[in-house]
Amino acid sequence: MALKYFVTGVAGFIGFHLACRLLADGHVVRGLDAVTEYYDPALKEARLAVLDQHPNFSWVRGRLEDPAAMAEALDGHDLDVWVHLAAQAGVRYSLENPESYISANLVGTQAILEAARARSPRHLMIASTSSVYGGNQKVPFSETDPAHFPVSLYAATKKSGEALSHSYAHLFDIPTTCFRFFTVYGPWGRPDMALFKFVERIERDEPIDVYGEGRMSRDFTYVDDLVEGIVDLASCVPESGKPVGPEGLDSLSPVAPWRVVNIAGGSPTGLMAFIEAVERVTGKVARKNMLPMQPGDVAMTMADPTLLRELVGAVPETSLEDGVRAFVEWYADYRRSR
Ligand SMILES: O=C(O)[C@H]1O[C@H](OP(=O)(O)OP(=O)(O)OC[C@H]2O[C@@H](n3ccc(=O)[nH]c3=O)[C@H](O)[C@@H]2O)[C@H](O)[C@@H](O)[C@H]1O
Repeated sequence: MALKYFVTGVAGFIGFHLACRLLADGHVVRGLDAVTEYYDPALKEARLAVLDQHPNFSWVRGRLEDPAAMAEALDGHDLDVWVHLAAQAGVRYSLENPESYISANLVGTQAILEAARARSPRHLMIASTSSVYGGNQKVPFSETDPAHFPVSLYAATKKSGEALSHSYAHLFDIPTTCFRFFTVYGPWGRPDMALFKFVERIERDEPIDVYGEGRMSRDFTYVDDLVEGIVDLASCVPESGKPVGPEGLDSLSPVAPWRVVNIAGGSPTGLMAFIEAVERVTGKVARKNMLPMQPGDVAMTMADPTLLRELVGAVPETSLEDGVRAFVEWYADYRRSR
């Protein structure tokens, strides 16, 4: 059945891919995006130019915190499923510009929650992050593990967003899923993230910065797998008191139609192995600037994907090699078109 989706951050990396997929599936997509200058807005405009070709796509340029923009995006559209992806992203940048995390991720998320309170969507879906597991020692990271120790302001604001949404889900009966993403990568990716930075520098024969002396690992998730997870979860609307699977597995709230779900495959890759994959695909050996761990970074992420599998029957599985190749091919095309 064709649905009407509201996607915040629709000009962003993940919002763009999600919107493409939803439009291809025959849904209507209404977007909101402030097209901020955190990274080159030309990349966001290029994504929007692709989306704008689709008759079922429309969007509003504006901030979450601007009530007029929110009203313009929502009033009269009767949108079924809301996917809130707009955020100030980036772990390390949260030390440089903490205020933008407070305004986008806290004030902005609260604005979405108020809008949902007034308009009662069927399902509110909110992006969160593996960063919320912070200093946890236990791996893999399960949704039911305590996540009390964020090590960056980025993580702290994302964890707070989860908590804010729980209170609204409880008070106003808004079915809500928070999903935790794990270092998502792929074509049209973010220029502040490792893959984009590495490929850009390798192609220019510049050295790459390798943080943590290369001794870190990530549960890298290919963007199409992530989008598949979001699309599948859209129809898993949480209901109070109806957990899935064996007792203790589900993060479903005891007092609200609310749950949190990891979207990742549970197969971490070491940073040096990731760089080797980039070298194989580009056919070039990177010169490496070995640097200490950056403040705010976590040493490793690894998802427990059991709940995702229970809910939707599948978990991300695109190989790193295939995913990196798709990025490198896209990057070459994109550069040529500039
Ligand atoms: O899932 C998350 O919780 C987060 O994922 C992402 O954060 P990270 O895991 O830090 O991704 P990413 O930059 O690709 O760095 C990957 C690895 O390369 C290392 N890294 C990075 C850059 C660099 O120049 N050198 C380097 O060694 C780096 O130290 C790290 O070990 C999102 O940005 C964030 O929004 C959030 O959603």
